[in-house]
Amino acid sequence: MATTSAVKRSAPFTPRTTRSTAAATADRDLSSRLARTPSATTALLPSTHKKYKAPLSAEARTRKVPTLPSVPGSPSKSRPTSRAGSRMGGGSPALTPMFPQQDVEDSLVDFQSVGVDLTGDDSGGDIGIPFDGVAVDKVMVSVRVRPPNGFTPAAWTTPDANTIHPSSNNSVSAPTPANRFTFDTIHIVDNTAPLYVAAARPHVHAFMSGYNAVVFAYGQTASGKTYTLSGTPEEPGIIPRALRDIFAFIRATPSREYLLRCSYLEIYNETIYDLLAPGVQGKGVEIQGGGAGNEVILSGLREEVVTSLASVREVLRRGEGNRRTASTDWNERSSRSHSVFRIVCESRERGDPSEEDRSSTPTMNGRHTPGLSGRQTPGPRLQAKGGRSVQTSVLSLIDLAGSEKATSDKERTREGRYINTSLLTLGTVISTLAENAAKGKSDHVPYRNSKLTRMLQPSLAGNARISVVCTINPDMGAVSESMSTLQFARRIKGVQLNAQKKEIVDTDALIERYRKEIEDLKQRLAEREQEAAPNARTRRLSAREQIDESQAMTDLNSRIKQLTKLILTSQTVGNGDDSRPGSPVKIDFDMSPYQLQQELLASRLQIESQSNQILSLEASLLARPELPASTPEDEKDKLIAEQARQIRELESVVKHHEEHEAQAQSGADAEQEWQSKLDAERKVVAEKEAWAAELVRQLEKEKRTRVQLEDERRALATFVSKFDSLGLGALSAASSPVKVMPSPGGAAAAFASRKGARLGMQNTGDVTVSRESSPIRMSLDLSMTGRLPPSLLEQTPEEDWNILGDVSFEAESGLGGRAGKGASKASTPTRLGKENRAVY
Ligand SMILES: Nc1ncnc2c1ncn2[C@@H]1O[C@H](COP(=O)(O)OP(=O)(O)OP(=O)(O)O)[C@@H](O)[C@H]1O
Repeated sequence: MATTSAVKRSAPFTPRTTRSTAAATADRDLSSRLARTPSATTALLPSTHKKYKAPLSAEARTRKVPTLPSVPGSPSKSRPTSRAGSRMGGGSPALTPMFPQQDVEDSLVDFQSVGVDLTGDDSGGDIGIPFDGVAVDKVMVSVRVRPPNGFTPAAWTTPDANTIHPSSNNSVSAPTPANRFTFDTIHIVDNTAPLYVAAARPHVHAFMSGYNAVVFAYGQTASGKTYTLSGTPEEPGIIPRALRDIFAFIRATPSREYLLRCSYLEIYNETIYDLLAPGVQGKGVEIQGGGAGNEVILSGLREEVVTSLASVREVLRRGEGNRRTASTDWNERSSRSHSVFRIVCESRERGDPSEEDRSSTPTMNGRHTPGLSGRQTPGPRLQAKGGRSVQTSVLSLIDLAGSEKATSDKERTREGRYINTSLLTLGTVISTLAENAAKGKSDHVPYRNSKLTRMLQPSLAGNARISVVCTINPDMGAVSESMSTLQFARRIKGVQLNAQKKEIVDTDALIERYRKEIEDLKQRLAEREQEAAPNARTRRLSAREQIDESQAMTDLNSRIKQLTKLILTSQTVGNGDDSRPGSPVKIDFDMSPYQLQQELLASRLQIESQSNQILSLEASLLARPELPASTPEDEKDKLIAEQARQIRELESVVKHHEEHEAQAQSGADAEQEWQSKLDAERKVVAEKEAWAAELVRQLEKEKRTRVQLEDERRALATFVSKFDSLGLGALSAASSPVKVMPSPGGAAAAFASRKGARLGMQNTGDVTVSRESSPIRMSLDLSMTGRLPPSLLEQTPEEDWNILGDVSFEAESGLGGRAGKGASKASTPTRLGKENRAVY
């Protein structure tokens, strides 16, 4: 199936006509068969089933189970004929007899149930296709004839459900006895359900029961291999149907537990590519082993554990998206590689519930977690020493690339050569095997001549149940290719098989390792819970320790849950389809409150994520464009291609936007950082400005003081000169304790002398003005030698500084309220840092 965008070619591809038209206009024989209803086919192929019992082993090594005879059988009377009765889910009563639970061995491979559609698929009513001719030691070969293209008469006739031969109007090949082919089943209806039931379901069930199984589609290009294997959403192919059956099988087998893992690869131009890890650089996938009797190992191939139908579908979808397809002259979406979808199933019997409970889930109150009661105890044969035996089997679902002639495209021709060479090798291997089987020879089989045959070596050598669906293009122009397909089908029918069930005590099996780890973790959790119990501790834990303890228990619990989820049982697998609601979960009331809390939390998270999923699905559903069902195929393809282009564009826009956003984010971070630096700088500047303003303010204050002092000085000078001119100096001196001789102009002289002395005292320290030279006693107390902190005045330039501004006057007599006021300024620090005090 093509899932990547195909390179469109204008010619010579012709879009397929709708199937109903084709059926109506086809060759008479085919038309009558095509028109036949599925139930008519059922009637044509009487159903006869017998129960097949697969033995199990308790041996601690691989045990060879003798080759079984053909799957025999007569139809079971208990088998439901109505599809509704066989549906899974909703507690179908039909399930119990299908997988009887009383005996573990009986429940494994029960071909009584094989014909029952567990998938609930209502597309095919002929689920009763028998297995009369299906031998487990032979390859099962089915032929599917694709509906004819257009109005061309069909080249083939199918006179009964097992025979096909050229039709009478086949001008290329005459309907001779040599050209009459008989196979297990022949399918001409579009519906894949009957083909699946007949050709694949027995192999899926055998796989689930421990046998390797291979189902592959072989045929010319555009004959319908991908349609048969993968199908379409409306008509699912063998792979999706097989997946549903696998989960249905697990659900119907309560005595065992399973672990499923899958991988998806393609062989393109003789190189193996991992479709689940397409971008992984380096060595790629290599085939190792493959010697006589050895299994092949695909090293470097990614395997993903799947736990639900939804998860395995997702893996499938991802892988299909990475397949190489291209438009060829014959098929618009031709598979250019062989693709192999592999599922590995590990299974083992579930242990004795009571023992399992005791060892795994003790609770704080000493009781044990119930929930496993009622399970079967395995027979002693299965209890091998050192552990329980594990069955491992592989199911390979292979969509081969189609054989083709050289095409008009060089690259396609090159691919075609590789495809044809590997198919040729497959044919040679099959011929040699068939011949060896027929003649009892052991001729060399050239498995190693191609990657495909090398990979399939163990299966082709006999250790697998094989089913081949050969697809035929009914057109007259494809007769020779169809003939060679039918000859291949005839040859492969001759290959002898001898599939062995592999059941060993395998401690390396993933299921065993997980189970062991779960048990260890449960043990550790139980120990921690016991330690956490009240009275169990000798000391109280700190709050930090309690948090750590609780975190450790949460981690243990979630790891246990994670691992437990990987192991599938009939109870945990639900209905196999995540899209449908599961059955209500049983609450285990013996769980500790802590465990219940964890359960609750986990459930809430799950609900939340599912709600998100629903929302996004609804959004994408709404975004989907309306497309009428009648729209022709090529229109749909165009629309799909257009949509894919739009998606790619949007993705690149989103990517660009994300990158841009990341850049913008880092820019914003830098801007924020710089902004904070700028703010800090602004703060410093503001502080400095405030400081400068304060300085200015103080300076102004000092200036005002200076002006005031200047005024006072002048007033004083005037007063002194007046005083002297009035000759009052003597009077004053008389009352003074110091006798000063009055003399005209004495006060002015004294003042001038004081001024001189003041200037001179700068370096002398203490200066006392001579009492004789002035009527004013002036004392400059310069005893304070320590410097006071510099004032603004000190910082004022020398020329601005008025020498008189620093003199304090203290009126000795009543002269002066004014003088007294001046005295109040005495505390103003001087430029010299000395406190000058004048007393008069
Ligand atoms: N049984 C069928 N009923 C209806 N349509 C079919 C059927 N088989 C094939 N077709 C259609 O025929 C076309 C070619 O089919 P398909 O791609 O499956 O061929 P193929 O064998 O896988 O080719 P290739 O080898 O080139 O990949 C598809 O469009 C497919 O839908």
